[in-house]
Amino acid sequence: MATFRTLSMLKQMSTTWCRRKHAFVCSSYSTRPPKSEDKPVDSASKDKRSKLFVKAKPKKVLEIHSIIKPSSVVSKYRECEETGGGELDKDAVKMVLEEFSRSSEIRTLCRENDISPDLFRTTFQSFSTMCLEDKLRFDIHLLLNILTIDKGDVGMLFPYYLGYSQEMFPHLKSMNMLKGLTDLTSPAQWYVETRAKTRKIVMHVGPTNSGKTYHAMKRFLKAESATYCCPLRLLAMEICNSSNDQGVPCDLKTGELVTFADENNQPGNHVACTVEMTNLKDNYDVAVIDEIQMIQNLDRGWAWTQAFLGLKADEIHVCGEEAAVPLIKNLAVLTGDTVEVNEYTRLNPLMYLSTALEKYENVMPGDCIICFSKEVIFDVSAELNKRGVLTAIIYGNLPPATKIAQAKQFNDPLDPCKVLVATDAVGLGLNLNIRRIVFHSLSKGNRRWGRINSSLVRHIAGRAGRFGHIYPKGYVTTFKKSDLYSLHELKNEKVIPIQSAGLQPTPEQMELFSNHLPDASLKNLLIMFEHMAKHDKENFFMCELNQMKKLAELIDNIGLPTKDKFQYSHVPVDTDSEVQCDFFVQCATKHFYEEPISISWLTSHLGWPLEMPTTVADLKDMETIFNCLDVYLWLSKCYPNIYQDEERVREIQKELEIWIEDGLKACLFEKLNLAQKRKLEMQTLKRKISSDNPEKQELEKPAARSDSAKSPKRDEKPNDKNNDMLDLIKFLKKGGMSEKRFKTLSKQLQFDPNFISSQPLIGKHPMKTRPDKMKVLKYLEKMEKDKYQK
Ligand SMILES: Nc1ncnc2c1ncn2[C@@H]1O[C@H](COP(=O)(O)OP(=O)(O)OP(=O)(O)O)[C@@H](O)[C@H]1O
Repeated sequence: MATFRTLSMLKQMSTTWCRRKHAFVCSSYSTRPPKSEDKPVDSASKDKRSKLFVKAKPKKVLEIHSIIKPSSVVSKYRECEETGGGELDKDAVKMVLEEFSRSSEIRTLCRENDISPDLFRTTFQSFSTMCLEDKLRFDIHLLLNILTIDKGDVGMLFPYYLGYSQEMFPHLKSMNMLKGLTDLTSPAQWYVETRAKTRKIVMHVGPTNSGKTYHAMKRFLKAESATYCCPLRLLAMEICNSSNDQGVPCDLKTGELVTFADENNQPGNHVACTVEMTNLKDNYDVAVIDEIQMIQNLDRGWAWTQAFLGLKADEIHVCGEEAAVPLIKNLAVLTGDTVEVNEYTRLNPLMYLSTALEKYENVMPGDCIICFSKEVIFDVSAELNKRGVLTAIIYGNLPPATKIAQAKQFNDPLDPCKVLVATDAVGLGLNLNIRRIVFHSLSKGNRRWGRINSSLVRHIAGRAGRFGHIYPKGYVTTFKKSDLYSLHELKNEKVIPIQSAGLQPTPEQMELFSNHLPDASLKNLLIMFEHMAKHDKENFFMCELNQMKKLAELIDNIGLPTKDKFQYSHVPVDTDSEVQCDFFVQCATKHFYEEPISISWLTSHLGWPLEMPTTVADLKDMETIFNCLDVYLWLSKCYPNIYQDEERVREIQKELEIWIEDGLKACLFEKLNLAQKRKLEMQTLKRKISSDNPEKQELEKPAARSDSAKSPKRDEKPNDKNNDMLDLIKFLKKGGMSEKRFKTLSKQLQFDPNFISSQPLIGKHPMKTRPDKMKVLKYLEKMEKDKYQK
């Protein structure tokens, strides 16, 4: 069985790092958010994709002073040894102070000076203690003396109290400046050059699979210069490839990857990007903003708002749900643009069935079973595989290339894999040959997320019967009979118009804000900004900065400038993963020491070369490593001097993709008996070899035979006609296999326990020792013959 030591190595790496003589940081464990065990178990809820459908909720009010440590100011009021005015009557002073605290005039003055009742309680308590001290500064002593004897206006004490409070909480001094900086009431005016244009907004709205993007893309392809902005890198890649295929050279820009259509790596006139990467500097003839309903997304909505308000394009094509029309019209009033709305209807019919699937035996080719956790996906797949049904698998955390490979396998009419098991990650972005969507459940399995919302149901359901694909009609149902009613209820739920668009401070605003509060940590700066920000509540809401705050907390002890920390707080790290958080902290620490992060450092810490994962837990670990490499690539775009080995990291990521893809199969194999494993192994191998090899024809015949779902019978004797393995070995011995495929075969061999137990025959582990090809084949042949002769 393959061992998987990488995760523990990565965990060790952070501890070792902490112990280094000069390294500080790694307070990550103490400051980290609750560990994943404390949170709902459902891994799909952690899945980035599921967050795509989260809407804004009202926020709690928070006092700034509760997150800023008060400075010590007492000594400044005790500098004079001699009071010069004799002893103060302490009881009389107490009475003066009480009168002060009860005065409505003082309350008004406090409000005017941004001192809330809560802050007043904190500061006044400290001020009173100071006033009752023996050695008071002369001027305060004198005033208190007058107030206690002459019973003058207690308001005269206010300047002293205010000065004291401002010493205690210095942000009170620059409140006006801070208020100006957090004024987000007119975001449309942030883009001065864009506002100089009158843009034509063309909305393409309708249900899924109604041709919205298709129509917008027609303009993109015809334009002299154009940009396409969308939520997922897979979508951006698809548009980029499709544009290049249609003869319009198109670049690609995502957080981790920038590619140019031009062979000299010069930027071209067309670019497909993830929405956060939208280029607001250059002018375009046409811009397409896809999935506009995500403007209301709690975490990422700001990126759609920024793209919509800031893009310098003559025409902006906005695609998405009809629910976004009123908001976009309102925003267009603020920007002074014209709006045209094109409505579309679904191109292929979609039918919500009145019967549930109920049994795995009722699964049919073209079915896509939607599950809301990775664990359930593997269980469902294993159940289907046991019944001889091959499955493709897609979930959010898989590398894009693996998702594409799985989608391709499922879409290929010649491939025996006809059923897809996936999370809601398929709700956006992939074109799939789905005939029927089957919801395995309608809840995300925990109280926090509860039942999924109607928008998500519609998006997922809409993937069935996609126009231009093989099934002209789509169907939707549930696995459990008890969920059917809820499905129909969700389908019939009225679409609520989108109320407001997300906002987030720009890096420039945050930098200026931090200049006024040089001692505040980034996390506190973010909290303060969020708290102080004022916006037009009719049309906008403040996005949650939770992810940024979590990352800021991890690196707040590192001495990087706030500007860099702010950049780091945008890195796509899964904060539920300890390994990713630790990797992130170490990267930031090395950056602080200006130590380049090389491939050799990375690989030694990642335990390279890795072994192929064979269990779901191993697979998860490998996905985590893949995500760590994504973090590296993301940072390499901002700090190429520190993250110098971008190309090499890309190469090892490609290797990981292959292993993750193979590991997916291995995880399913784990749950099968030997005969079932062999059957599946053969089908996979043949498909891989035939897709690669010029002698494809020769292999297609046995491949066709092996499609049968039946397992080989024990008493079947081997002969060239019915033993697939012998057929294959013969072919391979003739030299019909590339080195790459031989490597794959070696990896596949791990599934045969007999093979592993006889390792001495061919050397050590097949993955590591690159065994002699003929030896392996001879060994395999012998094994096959022995097996059947028994
Ligand atoms: N007029 C058309 N001619 C040919 N193909 C079309 C046409 N309209 C749409 N299609 C194809 O139908 C499929 C669905 O179209 P498209 O992706 O534009 O729909 P959509 O409404 O944007 O869907 P979603 O909301 O799910 O992204 C695509 O494969 C697209 O190429």
